[in-house]
Amino acid sequence: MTRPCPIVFDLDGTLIDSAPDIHACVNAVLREHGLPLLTLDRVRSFVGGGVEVLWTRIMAACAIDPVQRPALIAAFMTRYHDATALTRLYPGALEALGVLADAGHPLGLCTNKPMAPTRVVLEHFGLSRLLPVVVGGDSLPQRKPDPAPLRLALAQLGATGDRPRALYVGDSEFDAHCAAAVPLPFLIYSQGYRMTPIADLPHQAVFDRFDQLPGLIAETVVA
Ligand SMILES: O=C(O)COP(=O)(O)O
Ligand SMILES: [Mg+2]
Repeated sequence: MTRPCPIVFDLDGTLIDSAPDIHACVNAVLREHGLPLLTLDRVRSFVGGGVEVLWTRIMAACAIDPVQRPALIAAFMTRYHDATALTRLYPGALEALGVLADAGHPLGLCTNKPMAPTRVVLEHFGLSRLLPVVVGGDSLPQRKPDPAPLRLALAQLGATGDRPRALYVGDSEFDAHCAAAVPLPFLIYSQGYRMTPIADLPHQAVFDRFDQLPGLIAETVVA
């Protein structure tokens, strides 16, 4: 029996494939403003740092006048707030969280997605009851890769100190560097939105499917 260990998850590109909804919201706003549209692959490559980073990357890619930024972000947030129609849970993610919760691991979420759309999507996919601690992209002034939001989630799960005994599970550069800054062992989901080769990111272990995660966590916690 593995000793209970707090486990914090990332959301976009880790538990859910939300890029199609983010892409649809982005293109609806670009279309409304008479701007060129972006492909799904391009928008997916811009996800991970939260809404401000997303729009910084879009504005640079489309050479949009900076004066338009506040209006574009406001229009985006109106749509993004409850965008779940095109989003899917990654296969086995819900089941893996259930197995880990049943094994007694305290579970939490640390995402750069703002709290309002985070709450809506967690509720929509039945994840809220499995994730009692949630820190969003607007919970603090800092966002990942700054370690502050992950430290807040850990504190709410009772994992404190210079080297908290806990794990972080995510998909991106933002997550890997955030975990390293805490510092915390990082488990990387290979099917998410990462742009960098896994070998170039600090990590403890890699998994490709969620049915591998409980076993991997048991090994990592014992090790
Ligand atoms: O919304 C984003 O840009 C990133 O969200 P994540 O931190 O859950 O990957
Ligand atoms: Mg992510």
